[in-house]
Amino acid sequence: MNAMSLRASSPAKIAAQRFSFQQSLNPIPPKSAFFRVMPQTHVLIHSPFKQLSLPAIKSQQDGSATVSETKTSEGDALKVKEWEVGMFQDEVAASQGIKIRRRPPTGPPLHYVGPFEFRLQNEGNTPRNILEEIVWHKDVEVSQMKEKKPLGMLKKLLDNALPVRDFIGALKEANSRTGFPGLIAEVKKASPSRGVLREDFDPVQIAKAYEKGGAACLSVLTDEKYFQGGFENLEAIRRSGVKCPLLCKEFVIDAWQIYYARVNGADAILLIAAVLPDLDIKYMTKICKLLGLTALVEVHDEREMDRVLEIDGIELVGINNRDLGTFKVDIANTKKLLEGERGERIRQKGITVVGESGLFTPADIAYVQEAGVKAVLVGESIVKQNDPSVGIAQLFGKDISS
Ligand SMILES: O=P(O)(O)OC[C@@H](O)[C@@H](O)c1c[nH]c2ccccc12
Repeated sequence: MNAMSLRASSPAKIAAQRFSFQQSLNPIPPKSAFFRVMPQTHVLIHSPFKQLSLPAIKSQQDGSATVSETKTSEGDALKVKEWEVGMFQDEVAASQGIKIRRRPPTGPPLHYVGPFEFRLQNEGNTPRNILEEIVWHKDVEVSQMKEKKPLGMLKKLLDNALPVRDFIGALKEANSRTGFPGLIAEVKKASPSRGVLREDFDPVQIAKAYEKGGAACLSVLTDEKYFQGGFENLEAIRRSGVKCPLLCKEFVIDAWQIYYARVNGADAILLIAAVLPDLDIKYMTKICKLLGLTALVEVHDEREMDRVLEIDGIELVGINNRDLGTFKVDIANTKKLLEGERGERIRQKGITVVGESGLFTPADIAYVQEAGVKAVLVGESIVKQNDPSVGIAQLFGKDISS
């Protein structure tokens, strides 16, 4: 065949990879379902290829792609479409009240213009808040990681991945054993709002102390740039023999990251409703199910909670007391989102709710428990203690280890 391999970062290759990726996943509902659920997103997934003769793009078994030499103008068409689609994605998100834009608003997507820093100097391309900055950076980071480890490669690694453990089961078990909300203890070195929390940071040692102190599950931050975490921490903790199921704490914007979390030892993964439109949440929770992972869907306000309640199959919802845009923390947020009819719906649906962030004292734990949570996610107050297992006992006002 008269075909050539495209340069690693060329737009046609990225689009072709997306195409082969979409094609390779089973849980996508049929076209008609996309139209019913959200017509715009059908376009988002399929339109870049409509004006092209599809056989021109051939995905290879290893996840790479080749494009026929005669189709060079199609490369340009794809470039333009990618840009349009990027814009469109933000419009869909905005209609759902999502303020976070997936990419800088002007010009073609980052893939074609070089490093993030370069774009930041352009007027109009400044992120509006820290969450948006993280997401824009993540977009670049993920596309680079995907080039190094294409989905096809990750899929092969799935065969030898360690078994998934039951995340929600562990939380429920701890809840009935201790009478307190099940603890997800976070292995967190630093955050953009608090800076470095612990200088002598040994993730495996901290994980073991958490387990000893009675944590039901652990959360491991994998973002490097903003939280000084890493996938190597997740992997090391998983391989250390710690039995608590592990949550991969990431800013997921691409389903590839879910596969990557799974092959690095995660049992659960965070999906942030402030970043992901409804269809992304639906699609990603399906991929989680396919891989056996638990999705922890995080919300911060009523609108996000209501969106999530419309999506079937969500079993674990986290209420973040911290606004990821402004860093403001208020534990009354958990109570507010669990009140009245909304709380009733959550109970009827059998959703397990996690109270997240800003929990420091036994009174804080009692407050969110009273509000209806069956689990809590805690980082700062316990990771800062010399012995994090003692930190857990102080947090609950009681030794919960046995
Ligand atoms: O350290 P805290 O205040 O106990 O918070 C832990 C956890 O809730 C927080 O790290 C968190 C909640 N949602 C997130 C999303 C991304 C990064 C971090 C988070």
